[in-house]
Amino acid sequence: MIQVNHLEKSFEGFHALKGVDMHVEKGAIYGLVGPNGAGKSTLIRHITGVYKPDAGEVLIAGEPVYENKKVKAKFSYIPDEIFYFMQADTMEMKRFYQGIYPTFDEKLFYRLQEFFPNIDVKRSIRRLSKGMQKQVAFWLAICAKPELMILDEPVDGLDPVMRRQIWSIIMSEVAENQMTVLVSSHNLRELEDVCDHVGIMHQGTIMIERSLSDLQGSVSKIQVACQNGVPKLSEEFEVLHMSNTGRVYTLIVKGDPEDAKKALAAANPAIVDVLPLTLEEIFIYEMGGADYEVKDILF
Ligand SMILES: Nc1ncnc2c1ncn2[C@@H]1O[C@H](COP(=O)(O)OP(=O)(O)OP(=O)(O)O)[C@@H](O)[C@H]1O
Repeated sequence: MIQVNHLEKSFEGFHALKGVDMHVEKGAIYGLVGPNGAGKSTLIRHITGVYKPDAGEVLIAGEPVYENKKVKAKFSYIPDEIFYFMQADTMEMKRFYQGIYPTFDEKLFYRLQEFFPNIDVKRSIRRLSKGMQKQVAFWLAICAKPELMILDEPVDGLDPVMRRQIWSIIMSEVAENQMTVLVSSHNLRELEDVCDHVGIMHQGTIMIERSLSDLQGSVSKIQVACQNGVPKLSEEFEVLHMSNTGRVYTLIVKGDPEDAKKALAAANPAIVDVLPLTLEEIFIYEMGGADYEVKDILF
């Protein structure tokens, strides 16, 4: 659905995107993560056709997006800071959306109204709270029935119940209509629950792009208890981090978790356990490997 090839962008001599390659399949929920300043918003502004690439290309459904109205009608974009017309209320914004999106589903709009009981559709949107404004943005974006939904820090400002509700509406659109979702967020716990693919961005490139299950299968946390310190692992396993509490050692190991467990078990430890790593932990250790300043914040 989205194909980004060798995308480059500089701002007044500062090289913000340094040859980004990215691939998002139709029907995927793709989480874009990365430290502050990595280039996520700049990349999203290219994918939404706001910025013109200096070099490289951004294709949506096989077509370049920049200055392409036909392609822009295929996606809804919810930015970090939402823009509404002065004084417009939700009903007026609905009519505006209907003008832009031929696919807008008015029946769905009224059906979903029960999920947004606090929104007075006749009240100027600017006079709604920030979280309510975001609810309206999601409500309208979903009813546009886009092929692709692009979300930049989407659930900031939404209460926990509303966050779950909105994700469940989005996920049912993905399941029923193969909608594709690109979501940039720092909330890795939330992304872990909803994403099936992840791109980790660092210093203007996509450093890792994989399915979440692959990512979780390639780094693991292993606890091992031994009389005489921790057994040495062969070079095929990269130990990203090691700490201990008494005789119990915790290792973060890159490489097949079961193979690493077998290798450690050969030293006859009292305990050897493989524990799953969260997306947050994977992110922190991968960034540490990329010379990002990562302090010992997990142990
Ligand atoms: N319009 C601009 N002019 C000059 N520099 C810019 C501009 N937009 C972005 N940059 C620079 O490009 C780099 C990437 O910024 P970007 O906003 O894309 O990062 P980000 O990954 O979205 O960060 P965050 O997580 O903090 O939102 C930063 O160093 C930023 O200062």
